[in-house]
Amino acid sequence: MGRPLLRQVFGDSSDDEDYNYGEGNRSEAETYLVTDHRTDLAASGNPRWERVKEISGLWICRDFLSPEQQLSLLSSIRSEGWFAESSLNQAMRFGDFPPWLNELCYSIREAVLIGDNLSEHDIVAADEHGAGCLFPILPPELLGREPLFDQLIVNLYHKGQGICAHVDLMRFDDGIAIISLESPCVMHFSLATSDIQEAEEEYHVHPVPSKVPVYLSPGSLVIMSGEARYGWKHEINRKPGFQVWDGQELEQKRRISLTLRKLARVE
Ligand SMILES: O=C(O)CCC(=O)C(=O)O
Ligand SMILES: [Fe+2]
Repeated sequence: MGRPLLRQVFGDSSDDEDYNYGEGNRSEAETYLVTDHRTDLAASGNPRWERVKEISGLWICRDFLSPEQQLSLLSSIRSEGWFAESSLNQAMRFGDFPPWLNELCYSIREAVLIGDNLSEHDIVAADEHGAGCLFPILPPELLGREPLFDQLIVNLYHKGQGICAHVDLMRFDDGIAIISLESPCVMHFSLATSDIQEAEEEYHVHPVPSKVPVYLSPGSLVIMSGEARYGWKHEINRKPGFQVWDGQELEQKRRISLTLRKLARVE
């Protein structure tokens, strides 16, 4: 893709040795990233998208940012000084994005436009039933809007901290992006309505799963639209016992996420 462009946008790597947010030296996660040997893998080819099959409108791109790009993004966040005081754990920006953030939004649009989003199953289905049954990562009217996003929330979670189950506020439009950095985690999705029968009818899923776990690796990009955005709550419970993936409890350290949204137009 995309990769050379992303590289241009984020730079190849950072020479900056001082990666603290006001709470000590470079984290283990960052040290891991610097020495990570998967760099070349992540730096080649178009980004690959996975559709979360249980939830319409929920996609994840696990190779959105290479380890170097993650470091570079962490460095941009740090240089904003948002978390300079250890008591601060959330930062918001409306509209006036710094250049690195505009570039990030550009890369998101690009990853959606040129990413590979066809599973074998979807290709077979399209052969049988026509292209109309293919799922878009973002509907064209959302992907084409200007700007794509005009609000950012950066959340900094310390060990054990997460976010309770919620549907994002209606003051935000459809089409939400979440980028994960540092500790991996599991985000759980659960139905927003308690009326299971209604949900089964509306979403044509039977039975509707009570909780759908999605593994968010560092550098991944999640896109939610439609049912995923309005019909499901999302949460991250980082208390002991809740972060289990592949039968293993994930080690929880600091995690940083960037949530990008567009304010809904007031009628
Ligand atoms: O931290 C995350 O990954 C999710 C954040 C979120 O859901 C929100 O800010 O609404
Ligand atoms: Fe949210």
